[in-house]
Amino acid sequence: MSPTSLSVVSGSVIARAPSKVNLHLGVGPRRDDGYHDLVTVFQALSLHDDIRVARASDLTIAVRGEWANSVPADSSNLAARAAVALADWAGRPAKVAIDIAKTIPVAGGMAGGSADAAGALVALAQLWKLDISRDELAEIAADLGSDVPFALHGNTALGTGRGEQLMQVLSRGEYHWVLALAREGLSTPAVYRELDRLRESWSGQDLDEDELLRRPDELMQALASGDPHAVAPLLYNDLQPAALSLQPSLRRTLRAGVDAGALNGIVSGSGPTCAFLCADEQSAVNVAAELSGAGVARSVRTASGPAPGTRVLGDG
Ligand SMILES: C[C@@](CO)(OP(=O)(O)O)[C@H](O)COP(=O)(O)OP(=O)(O)OC[C@H]1O[C@@H](n2ccc(N)nc2=O)[C@H](O)[C@@H]1O
Ligand SMILES: Nc1ncnc2c1ncn2[C@@H]1O[C@H](COP(=O)(O)OP(=O)(O)O)[C@@H](O)[C@H]1O
Repeated sequence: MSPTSLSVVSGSVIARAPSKVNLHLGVGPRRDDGYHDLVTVFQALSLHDDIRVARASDLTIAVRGEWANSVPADSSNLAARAAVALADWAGRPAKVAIDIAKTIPVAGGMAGGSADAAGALVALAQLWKLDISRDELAEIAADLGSDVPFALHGNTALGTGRGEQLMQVLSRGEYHWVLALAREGLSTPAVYRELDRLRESWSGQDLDEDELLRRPDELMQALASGDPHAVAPLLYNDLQPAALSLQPSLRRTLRAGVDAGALNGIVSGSGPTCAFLCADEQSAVNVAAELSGAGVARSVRTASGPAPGTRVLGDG
């Protein structure tokens, strides 16, 4: 990664990191280490966080924006953990002030914490002028969380393993989304636990792992065609029943989005954000307006994808 002179002038660097939606999320049985193998197709969305880093005498963290009060402003913040991990890699102290402008919903299934970690990694690599490759950054990212490598990568990718092993997916055109943000978040581990519980109660028999972890070829072909009408019926999420079980009101939200004219709606990752794929930008604006009036969400946003991976915006 080559440093630019921008960061040198002011001593601070800003990185922009995208949110994500899982267009397909197949979840295997629980592994012995507590994780689940996944086959997922991520799409990065234009809804983003901006992460600014500047040299300081200590590691400090500040969070601004609508979601600031729901995020820990201490060493447990994923951006702070990313700073410590990168400083360890570089053999230097993590003396840096991190300032997060947060618009990605917290505990919303849109990988906001992962975005902040990716933002801190990219911004600090630039601030400290580190000679670190994207692959090395991705390795540090994977240790911070399963979704962090995708936040670095962006665009559209097939994720396997815990979700950290990525392969670029060919995607044509722009997809227009409406996001219904819920009033209460959902904890990712709790949603995976609920899926395990539901699966035991459903069948009592062994899960067909090959079927659960089948690559979604039809979806990938639809993405290459660039037609949202082809993509919409193929949206799939194994975690959706678990999220609905923990937050039953999401059923109403999903129905309301489709009734408002979306092509299809899905719980984003572990939820509770509901993501609605629309035919075009105008349709997304119309669906968002109608959904806002339906009173089924804390707030409603439009977003487009695929968005680029985490990147430096310039000096601050
Ligand atoms: C569900 C997904 C779908 O993309 O995203 P979100 O909806 O939370 O954003 C991801 O799997 C979340 O990834 P991330 O939030 O990075 O999870 P991690 O920090 O690695 O793990 C948190 C916890 O989630 C569970 N976990 C996570 C990933 C995975 N493949 N299997 C799991 O069982 C484990 O209980 C783990 O302790
Ligand atoms: N920078 C951060 N932004 C958001 N949440 C964070 C951050 N650092 C730590 N967290 C913690 O991680 C949890 C999951 O956050 P988040 O990534 O927003 O959700 P999800 O895993 O559903 O995508 C939050 O409840 C919060 O306590």
